[in-house]
Amino acid sequence: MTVIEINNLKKSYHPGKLAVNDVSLSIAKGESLGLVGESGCGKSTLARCLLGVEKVDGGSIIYNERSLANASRKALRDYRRNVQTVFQNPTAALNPKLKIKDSLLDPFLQFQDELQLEHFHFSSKQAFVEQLLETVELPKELGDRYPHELSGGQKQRVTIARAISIEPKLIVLDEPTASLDVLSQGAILELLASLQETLGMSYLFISHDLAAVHQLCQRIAVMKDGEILDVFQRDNIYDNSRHDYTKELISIF
Ligand SMILES: Nc1ncnc2c1ncn2[C@@H]1O[C@H](COP(=O)(O)OP(=O)(O)OP(=O)(O)O)[C@@H](O)[C@H]1O
Repeated sequence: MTVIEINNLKKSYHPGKLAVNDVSLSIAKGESLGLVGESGCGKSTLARCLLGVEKVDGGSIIYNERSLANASRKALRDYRRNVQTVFQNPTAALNPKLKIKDSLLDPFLQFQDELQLEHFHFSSKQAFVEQLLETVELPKELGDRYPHELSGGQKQRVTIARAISIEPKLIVLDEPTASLDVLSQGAILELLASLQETLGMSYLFISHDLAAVHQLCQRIAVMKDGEILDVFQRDNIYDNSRHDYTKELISIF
């Protein structure tokens, strides 16, 4: 089953130059699709188009068999709930004035009337926060701390916990490990893989780190100058049919 489909998406910031150039991709339920490419190739722009932060200049995003372009307010809200995101910088993603427990509760409180959670259970705010912290392998005491009292890796776990709290269908992970040291990077990738197994979500994992993408994703798309050059199953990465640019990326990974 397809969770999301992008057809011929185009986005331009400057006339005559497309940051995203005719990109078509789809992501299946429970699948991790990696999107890899050098800095400036258009990965984050594509993510921002998906998240509705950028207005697209052409093409369509299909969710629940409907184009977002003519979706009702209700359908757009359903989309916003089901497509969550984790960004590179967890410090910027967390409100410094809110205790961790309050940041964690925010999406739940926003969407509680529409939620039918399968994995998490809400009996009280405290119990819910503790369940989320436990799921991302953080001690429950952290709920009463402020973001500046946590390490970068701990903060990223909190943003992941917040994203999964409302059991979305897709999480857009935009360089989620880039600001972390190597050990924390590995731990976050392992956590993401195990959460995916438990919760059955799909990921769009954006990174310039082919090794990280190869570790987490079943399928990999390679982007350059706004275009998708190559899409392949992880196991086929060394196939001779790979695009020359992919081979170049592989030679340095
Ligand atoms: N808000 C913006 N206004 C104008 N140009 C932009 C804007 N955001 C991105 N661009 C340009 O669009 C192109 C794609 O940028 P984008 O940030 O999507 O690339 P990226 O692959 O995510 O890069 P990185 O890996 O460094 O984050 C670049 O040429 C960039 O300069």
